[in-house]
Order: sequence, then C-alpha cells, then structure tokens
Amino acid sequence: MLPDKDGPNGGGGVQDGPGTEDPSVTLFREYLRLKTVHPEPDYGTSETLLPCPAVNRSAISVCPGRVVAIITWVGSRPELKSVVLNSHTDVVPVYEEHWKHDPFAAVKDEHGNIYGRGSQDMKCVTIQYIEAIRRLKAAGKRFSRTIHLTFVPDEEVGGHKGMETFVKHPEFQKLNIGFALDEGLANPTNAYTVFYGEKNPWWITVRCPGSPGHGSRFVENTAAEKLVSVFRMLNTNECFTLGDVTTVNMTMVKGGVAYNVVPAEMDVSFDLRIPPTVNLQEFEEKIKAWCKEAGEDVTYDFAQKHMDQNFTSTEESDPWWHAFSSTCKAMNMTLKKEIFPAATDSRFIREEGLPAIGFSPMNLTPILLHDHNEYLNEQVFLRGIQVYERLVPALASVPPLSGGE
Ligand SMILES: CSCC[C@H](NC(C)=O)C(=O)O
Ligand SMILES: [Zn+2]
Ligand SMILES: [Zn+2]
Repeated sequence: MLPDKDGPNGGGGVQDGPGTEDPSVTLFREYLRLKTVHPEPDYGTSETLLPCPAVNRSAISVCPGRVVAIITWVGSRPELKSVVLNSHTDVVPVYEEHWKHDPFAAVKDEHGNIYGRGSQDMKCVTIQYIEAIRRLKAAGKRFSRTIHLTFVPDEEVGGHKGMETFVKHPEFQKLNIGFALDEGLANPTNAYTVFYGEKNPWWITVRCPGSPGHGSRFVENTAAEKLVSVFRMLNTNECFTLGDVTTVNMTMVKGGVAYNVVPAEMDVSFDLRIPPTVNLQEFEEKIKAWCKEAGEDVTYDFAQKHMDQNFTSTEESDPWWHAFSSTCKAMNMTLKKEIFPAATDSRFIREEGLPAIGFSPMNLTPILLHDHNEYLNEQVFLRGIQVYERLVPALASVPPLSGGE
C-alpha cells in the first residue's frame, strides 16, 4: 500500500495547486517516502507500490525476507529474448542533520528540485520505467519482445540477498534475457553518461599480528609498523596502469586496547576498485607479496572479491547498442561512455554473460548519490520518462538476432 500522504506535497516545500503536479511526479514522491533504507529496509510496502496496469506480476523469494518483484509485459513474439529494466529498491542511510529537508518527505522546492534519499539512486528510474510502460500501454502499443521490470532488494549492501542470488535462481533463467538496463549516474553537463562495464570491488582486511609489550618500551616487530608498511605498498604507483586507475582507500582500522599496551594485532581494511582491464590474478599475487614483505604472519581476507571483466558491446554493429544509441541520437542526446567507478547489480547480470547498460537519464544534475541533500529536478525526471518512452520500444523491437535467439 502507498503510505498516507500529509497533503499533496508531503511536508514542506512548494504547494502545487490541486491536480497541477504530474501524477508520475506524485508517484515518485510517494515512493521516496517509503523507508527502504538500510540497515533495516521496509521492503513490505514497496512491493505493492507499483501500479503497472494489465501486466503480469510475480514475486520471487530469493532469501528469507528478500523478494524480487517482477512485472512482465509479454511481447507478440515471446520466444525472442527479453528486455529487462532493472532497478534496486533499497537506499543508503542518511545523516539527517545534514539535510535541508527531511530525506524521507520528498519535499519539492521552488525550483522543482525533489529532495529525498533515492531521488537519484535509483527510485527515479524505477518510477520512470513504470510510467513509460504505462504510457506505452495506454497508447495501445505492443512490441515483439517481452519486457520485464525487475525490482531487486539489497543492492546497496552488496547484492548477496538480492541480485547475486537471483541470477542463480531458475526463475531468472526463465526470463530469457537478451539485454538489460540498470542504473547509471547523473551528469552535471548536458550529456548523459552510459556505463558498459564496471570496476571490480575488492574489499580486503589485512591482519597484522605483532609483538605486544609496555607502551614505554622499544618494541620491535609491532602490528602498527606492519600496518603502515601494507598501507604504503598498496598506495604505490604499481596500482596504476595507463588509462585505467585502480583506486585504493583505507577505510577501517581496528586494534589496540589501551594507550600503554602495544597491541598484539591490528587489522586494516581497504576498498579497492579495479578496472576490468587489470589482470586480477597478477594483482592478487602482488597483494600476497606485499603482505609477506610487510612482516611475519601478515594475512588477508576478502569481504568482496568480484572477478567479472565482461564489457557490454558499444559497437554500432551490436543490435542492442545500436537500438539504444540511435534512439538517443534521434532525441539529440549526447552520450558519454564510461566504466562505472563503483559497483551495481549490473555486474551480476554481465557475469551471466548478458549485456547490460547502466543508464539513469539525469543530465544537468550534480552527482549526489549517497550524498547529503540528494535531489532530482522534476523536469529532468519527466524528461527521463520520455527518454524511456522511446528507448523501450526501440529495444523491445530489436529484430531477431542473427544466429538465432
Ligand atoms: C560492492 S557492493 C556495494 C555496492 C556499492 N554501489 C554503489 C553504486 O555505491 C559500491 O560500489 O560500494
Ligand atoms: Zn544504486
Ligand atoms: Zn547506491
């Protein structure tokens, strides 16, 4: 069920007169008010939110308390491979005190900027897909390929209880996917960014055991000196390759019990993002060697170790890319092709050998995903629906692929 609204504009901001707000904007704002926020997302309400008319719905339980909702619009040639419009339903937490409006009130200001956690990442896209499908159906359209809208939980916490499990589910195979769209990023310029691959996230904790002792003594072989050594080596230029950059950030340090006790162990965690062009086996060998060099018994564990190096074709000869890019061109949209710097659910789709493009139609918009005061302008949002109204027919009408489907 939709949440109760506290008036048409939900607590603050500009008051549109009755009936003046586009219903899709109202729906978007209602969706932003659902607290699908970690660490305890309320997914129960979002599953029933999506008012897509006259299409099949299903819900696949991937893990206890975690459901992938699917809306299917069957094509006139259901034997052809389908088009998936994927979005995740969860959002990241907020520092409420840093927001100028309640992050779950979906306040619209006098410029039409709609503030809310998930306004860019990626509740906008979910509602844009739904509204585009609704309009196309209302216009009596039908396409040869089946279209599936998939609404997936837990992307923001690594996808273990979401897409990672879903892609291994028999129901995923039954979707008979040919091509998928998923999230991208805003672009502050007039251009739109599209992502055809992703860096691999490696989250590593390095355990540095060392000699303990009194804090007043000269203690050798300490955990801290090993930790510093690992940090230095991971931050060397060896991590950089021409054209593609591996990023390394030290994100957590644990250890120590008192000022005057030299700790017996310190743990240091890193968030590494490795471009698909890097040889991952060689890279791990380097990490192993650096740990060895840092000192006795230094070991490491992975909390995330993604190994997918698939790209999605952006050759004009590729029928999916051609449908996508020529539609954008026809709408005078400038596309910037990039590798996604972080990780999305697309990586699990690509790992299955399926093409996926990351695209959120938000130009002229600062990148505010995961940031304070995340917002999207109403006009940009509405324009995005028009973009999907053109893209979806183009993709769902891609002729049968050569070599059979
Ligand atoms: C590695 S699983 C976490 C996924 C998250 N995605 C984004 C887009 O922020 C990230 O890259 O950190
Ligand atoms: Zn996202
Ligand atoms: Zn995110």
